[in-house]
Amino acid sequence: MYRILTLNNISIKGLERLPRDEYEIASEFSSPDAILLRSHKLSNDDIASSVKAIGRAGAGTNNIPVGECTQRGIAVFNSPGANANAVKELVISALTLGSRGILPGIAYVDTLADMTDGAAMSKLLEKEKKRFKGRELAGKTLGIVGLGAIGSMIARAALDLGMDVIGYDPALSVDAAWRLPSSVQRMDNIGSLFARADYITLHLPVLDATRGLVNESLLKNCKPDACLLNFAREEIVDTDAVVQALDEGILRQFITDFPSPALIGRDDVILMPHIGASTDEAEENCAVMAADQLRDFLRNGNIRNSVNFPNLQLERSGEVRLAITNRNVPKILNSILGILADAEINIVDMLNKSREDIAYNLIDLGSDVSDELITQIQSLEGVINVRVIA
Ligand SMILES: NC(=O)c1ccc[n+]([C@@H]2O[C@H](COP(=O)([O-])OP(=O)(O)OC[C@H]3O[C@@H](n4cnc5c(N)ncnc54)[C@H](O)[C@@H]3O)[C@@H](O)[C@H]2O)c1
Ligand SMILES: O=C(O)CC[C@@H](O)C(=O)O
Repeated sequence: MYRILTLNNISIKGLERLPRDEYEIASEFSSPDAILLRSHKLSNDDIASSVKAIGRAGAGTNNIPVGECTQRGIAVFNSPGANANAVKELVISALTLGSRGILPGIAYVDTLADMTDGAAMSKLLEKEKKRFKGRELAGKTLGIVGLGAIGSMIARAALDLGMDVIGYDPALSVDAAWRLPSSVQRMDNIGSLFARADYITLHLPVLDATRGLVNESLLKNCKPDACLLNFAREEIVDTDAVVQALDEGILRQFITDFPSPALIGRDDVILMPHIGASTDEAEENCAVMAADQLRDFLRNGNIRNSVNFPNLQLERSGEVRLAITNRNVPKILNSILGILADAEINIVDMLNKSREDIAYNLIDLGSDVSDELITQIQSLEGVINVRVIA
């Protein structure tokens, strides 16, 4: 029986992928095998020594101490693309909110609750509506920073709205490049994107290299009247610099899914409570993907969509499978294979892959192994953990 600790509300559709005869699921456990979470902020000390894997039902993994997990041999998974459509739809709404007098117009109509004369109300509205005039998105330039799952979907939708789309992504994967419409113009640097765009939208992860990326010197490049959207992460934007840019009229508007006290109550800011992925569909997609990945890892040792382990899958064969994580240094695999050979255990199939500091091995054996042999492998210098999967 595997024990799964949930640290946020996880969609029932996802939890149903973990059958109760094999998985015990609870929001409190002293020694779970795996953790399933959304935005819960996890510290290294919160992760019990029994934990083998963490599944993030969502894209961003900045709430998980990924580096420490890697050192401890804990595989961290996310759900790439599973909530991208939800974010895309909200960003398109935000672009419209940022270009038309929708929110002030609605707020104004709400002030007329005491009027009883319909004809007088219509007359007043026709007179006042000029205060809520906006501009159209068609023909304007949208700059997208980060052209992954979300960025590429937004690019397509914005092109359909008649916008010109430019993008910046220094780490674009080959798959993401294939997904990108050919009419998106790729910029060589982020400064050029800020200088050309009427609307700038951020869809990149928060990393050491991207924390505070949108700062005073970058914002100085903006076209007058530009509108900045942040549906990625709060830490990517220097809030003080944004407030200054708004105060100085460098930015016309800031729309974000990550409110902070300095932004509340401003007419030139639209704040949303981190609802980019808050749809039934996105929550289900993320939970199902995260649960399926955890299940395949716990049952078979296979790795799909890990952010710190090499991705690898191997069809099951043989009697038992060993899943071994080790430091990515020479000769460890030779030593493991030597121990198995000395014990005259036949290897039916195996796969080995490394990623940065660690390597991961799946080894299917023709016969069962003794606890002593596992202890022997576990005590090899550089071996982080060994799992025997029946
Ligand atoms: N508001 C929300 O609820 C919500 C929902 C989903 C995702 N997000 C955030 O959006 C981010 C992007 O999500 P995604 O699903 O598109 O992820 P993704 O991994 O598919 O795409 C991210 C892209 O950013 C690029 N990138 C990395 N560093 C960059 C840099 N310095 N400049 C420009 N681009 C860079 C990557 O190469 C990649 O193509 C997530 O990491 C998460 O933080 C927020
Ligand atoms: O789980 C959520 O509601 C938000 C998830 C989102 O921020 C993500 O990074 O995928």
